[in-house]
Amino acid sequence: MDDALLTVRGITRRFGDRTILSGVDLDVAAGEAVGVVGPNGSGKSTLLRCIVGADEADSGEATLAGRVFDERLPEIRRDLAVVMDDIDFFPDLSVVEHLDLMARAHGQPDAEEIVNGVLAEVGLMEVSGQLPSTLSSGQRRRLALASAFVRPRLLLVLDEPEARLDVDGVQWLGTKLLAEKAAGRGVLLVSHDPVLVDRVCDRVVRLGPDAADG
Ligand SMILES: Nc1ncnc2c1ncn2[C@@H]1O[C@H](COP(=O)(O)OP(=O)(O)OP(=O)(O)O)[C@@H](O)[C@H]1O
Repeated sequence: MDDALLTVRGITRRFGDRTILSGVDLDVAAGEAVGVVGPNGSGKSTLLRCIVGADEADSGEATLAGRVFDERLPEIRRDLAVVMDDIDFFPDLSVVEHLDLMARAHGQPDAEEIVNGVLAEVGLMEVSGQLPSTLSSGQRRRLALASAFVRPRLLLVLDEPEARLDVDGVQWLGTKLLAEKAAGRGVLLVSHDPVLVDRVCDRVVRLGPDAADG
């Protein structure tokens, strides 16, 4: 694909004698969303971790705009926003301070305006002065998502972003991901929510026993 933003070729990952991923290929173009679906334990999170460089594949490669993909590299981090389950927050920074830090550290112009906009959108304005430990689990999920949406990005990689969101939150997330596509960004979405996947994704990669591209 000429305009592929993310290119994944032949990712294989074994744990001991178990092969979790066997030669997975996928592409995400600018303005496109690709879903990754499959049952629990089928390797979806492992695939995302191998792609972003948080785990090391036994073989295969991922590139972002032609550069080998590894979120430890500054030139990759500049273009990549990742939302996974294991996000930690600084215990002594409030919601708004987190978002402000994230936006400024990633060189976002107009950080204050963007942070205020995302805070309102994501429904965290009322708790913007609170510490992460005082948030509900759904609010912490919203903060993790907001952290991705305040920073510059070419590609969003999301692992079950709908987890712990209420119905309105999932609706908002879908609208936001459609807007990402409209802005020319790529989205790689692992999800167990078929309605969200159907609404947002142009293509779906299936992992697990019934694996086949859909
Ligand atoms: N570090 C590890 N060491 C050993 N096995 C692992 C490791 N990480 C993942 N696995 C195994 O790899 C398989 C795939 O796990 P993974 O978390 O990628 O699944 P998943 O498709 O994301 O599942 P879920 O839908 O439950 O989130 C599981 O059987 C898991 O036990």
